[in-house]
Amino acid sequence: MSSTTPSIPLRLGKSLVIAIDGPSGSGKSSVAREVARRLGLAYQDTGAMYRALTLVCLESQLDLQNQAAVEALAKRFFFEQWFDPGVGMVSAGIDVEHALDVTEEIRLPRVSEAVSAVATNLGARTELIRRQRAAIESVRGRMVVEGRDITTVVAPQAEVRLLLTASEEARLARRGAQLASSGETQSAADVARQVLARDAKDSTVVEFQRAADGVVTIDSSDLDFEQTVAAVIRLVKENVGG
Ligand SMILES: Nc1ncnc2c1ncn2[C@@H]1O[C@H](COP(=O)(O)OP(=O)(O)O)[C@@H](O)[C@H]1O
Ligand SMILES: Nc1ccn([C@H]2C[C@H](O)[C@@H](COP(=O)(O)OP(=O)(O)O)O2)c(=O)n1
Repeated sequence: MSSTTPSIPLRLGKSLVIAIDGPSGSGKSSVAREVARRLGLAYQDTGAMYRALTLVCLESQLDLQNQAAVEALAKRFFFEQWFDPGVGMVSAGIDVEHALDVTEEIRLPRVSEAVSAVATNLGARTELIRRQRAAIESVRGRMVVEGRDITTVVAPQAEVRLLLTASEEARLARRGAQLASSGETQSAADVARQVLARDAKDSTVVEFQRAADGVVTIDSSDLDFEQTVAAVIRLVKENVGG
């Protein structure tokens, strides 16, 4: 079987939302993308939306502590994400005329440093959650969606709900290796400080360290990437058959 062939027969047309939450570096984005690719589903990275809004705020020199201004920008900024898991492109701007490809820029440390200020803005969250739900509807619920509040807030009715965790040590090692391979020169201490501070701040508005009722936990600390993808696909099969 080629790696692009869906590994389970999916009932075409039937909703299959796979909701994945977890802390930074647990493997959400990469695992969710690969699961979507193998199952022939769309993929939504909700963190990219928080990151893109943060980038647009920074580019507009908007004070991130100005809650009302950030919320207002959340309502009108342009954001587009390619749901094909093989593409992973994100475009954003203050409006459609100023939209640019921001796929790489939203991963820069200056955005990672600032994003929690946007993620803890409850007015902005309400608007981004609305857009995320609309995105799920736009593909008739055939999507893998990952973030921090997908299993609990964005799509609590998802057919498959999972919390992907990993030890702090594993998460920091993965994030460090990922940044190094993309040419970033942040020290291990800086990476650790940034990731842990961000998770602590984000935890004040969303619970993503403990699984809610009905949410299955997969701990990937001792699993490699392939084993983690296989564990998620097994869970999907158990939940929806195939
Ligand atoms: N189970 C795993 N074992 C080893 N490395 C992994 C695993 N899952 C993900 N990774 C790698 O760890 C890094 C961080 O993963 P990512 O998907 O960006 O995490 P998150 O979206 O939760 O922050 C990536 O380079 C990814 O390829
Ligand atoms: N559904 C979501 C998704 C992300 N966030 C916040 C939490 C993070 O600090 C930022 C960026 O998320 P992202 O998933 O890109 O972060 P990591 O790749 O896990 O480091 O957005 C959120 O509050 N709710």
